[in-house]
Amino acid sequence: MSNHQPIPEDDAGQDAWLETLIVDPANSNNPLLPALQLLCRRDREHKKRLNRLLRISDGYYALARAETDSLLKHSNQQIRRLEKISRISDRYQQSLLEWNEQLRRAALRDPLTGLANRRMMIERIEEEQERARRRHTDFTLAMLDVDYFKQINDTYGHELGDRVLCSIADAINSNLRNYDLGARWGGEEFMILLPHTGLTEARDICARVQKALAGVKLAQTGQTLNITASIGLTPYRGQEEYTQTIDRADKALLRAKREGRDRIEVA
Ligand SMILES: Nc1nc2c(ncn2[C@@H]2O[C@H](COP(=O)(O)OP(=O)(O)OP(=O)(O)O)[C@@H](O)[C@H]2O)c(=O)[nH]1
Repeated sequence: MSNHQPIPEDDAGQDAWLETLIVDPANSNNPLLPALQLLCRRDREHKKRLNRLLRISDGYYALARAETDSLLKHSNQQIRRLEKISRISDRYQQSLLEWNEQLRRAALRDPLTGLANRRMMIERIEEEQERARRRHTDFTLAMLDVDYFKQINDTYGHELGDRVLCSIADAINSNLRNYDLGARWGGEEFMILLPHTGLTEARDICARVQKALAGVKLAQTGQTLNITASIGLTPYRGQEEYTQTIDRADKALLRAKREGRDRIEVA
């Protein structure tokens, strides 16, 4: 074959060069011409097949990429949604805890005076009884009833009577030690639990409370009401049931009333 040009380096140039060789009349009788034509045809078909494969593989790649992107987007959305749900659930649980705590406190407090109520007092007495039985500690109960409270209601009205009851509760509470407990037992009757306390000390504490009550004033006018209270005092004894201790305190209180009020009776 005759073509004295240098062979081009790029694909397109080489194709054009081969085409020139094939169509060149000078090569028409060259015995290698059909072989060259055959090789060129095969080469074109191979290139076509290769291009098609490349296009298909590009398509797959783009599809896989799109799917990965969409999965990633979806999973990010899910994560954000879960984070939001978990934040809401944390807040909800916190509210539930707070509501529970408020309910628990409300169930154990007297709504008028804010003092412990009878239920809370009984729970604490039961605990003290347990301690007394296991560790041989002592505790004392005082039952306190305001004297002639009906007169306060009759004189100032029930609403002011309520406020006086609150002041009485404050006076009791502020004269107890941290580990004592004062509770509204009902009406104008209060119970005081004095853990680790013998009779002499308990009597002193009760006398202090009586003194504080004498100073309770009517909030509106500042007038001192000279409130007095009768108190029944009794220690927990040995292995007895706490209800027996309460009964004894109650009986001592009745005696204090009978004996003229404004006094402490010990059983
Ligand atoms: N304002 C008010 N009064 C109450 C409350 N609970 C009980 N009382 C009143 O307390 C008074 C108790 O009267 P009594 O049982 O006769 O006793 P008292 O007048 O205190 O006389 P003695 O206990 O015998 O010294 C009644 O008038 C009740 O209405 C309350 O929650 N608020």
